[in-house]
Amino acid sequence: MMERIHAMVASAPTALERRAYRNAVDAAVRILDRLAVIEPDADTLRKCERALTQVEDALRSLPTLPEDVEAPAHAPGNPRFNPAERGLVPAFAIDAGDTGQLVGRVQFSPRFGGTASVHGGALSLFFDDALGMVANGSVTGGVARTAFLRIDYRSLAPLDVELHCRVWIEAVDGRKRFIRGELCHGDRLVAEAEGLWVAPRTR
Ligand SMILES: CCCCCCCC(=O)SCCNC(=O)CCNC(=O)[C@H](O)C(C)(C)COP(=O)(O)OP(=O)(O)OC[C@H]1O[C@@H](n2cnc3c(N)ncnc32)[C@H](O)[C@@H]1OP(=O)(O)O
Repeated sequence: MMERIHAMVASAPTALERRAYRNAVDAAVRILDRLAVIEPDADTLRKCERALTQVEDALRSLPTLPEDVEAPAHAPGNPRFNPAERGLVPAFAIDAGDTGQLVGRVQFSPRFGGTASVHGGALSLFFDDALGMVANGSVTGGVARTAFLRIDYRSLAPLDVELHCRVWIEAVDGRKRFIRGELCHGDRLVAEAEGLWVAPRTR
């Protein structure tokens, strides 16, 4: 196990490579964001597909990460374990987050939308990531997995608007970490989340 972690850390990307990786992912998600809002004709879309297929072919020729990497989740330098850097969740600006609480801002771009508002599943994805950060943070210590996640959607979440998020530890009971969170648009509550993260047995 330790050998595998060392191997992963040794091959972790440099800051420059990580920035380049992030820029490439950002370019890809900007395409998805444009495709979510435009009304192109079929000919334009076919040209678009051809150009994107060339990029895809170039990426397919590159080596992939080993399948059995068991490095800690969100390991620094490993973009594979950082959902925001992979474009899976929107980038999340953390304003405070070192004492078992997390306060931050997030903006959902058009690809996360249904019609004019954020898709419920995208909100759930976001909460799993944000609550997971606190559940796996320095206060609780160590890795824990989501056992359940409940979302209450209180009002429509607008797209392309900054939303404010707060996440906190509700209780810790042995291996169980109960985490709660809320997302607001200004003073208006958009959604609330509660979840349980369970740390693995030590023996
Ligand atoms: C790698 C880390 C990633 C960082 C954060 C990202 C989190 C993720 O998204 S992980 C992906 C989504 N989650 C998963 O895939 C998890 C799949 N499930 C599992 O692996 C297991 O069911 C797991 C780990 C949650 C619990 O399994 P296990 O350790 O065997 O728990 P178990 O011994 O049965 O139960 C422990 C306690 O939790 C409680 N519990 C477990 N699951 C639940 C649940 N769904 N609801 C309520 N209570 C539960 C049990 O009742 C028990 O309570 P008590 O100790 O009071 O009797």
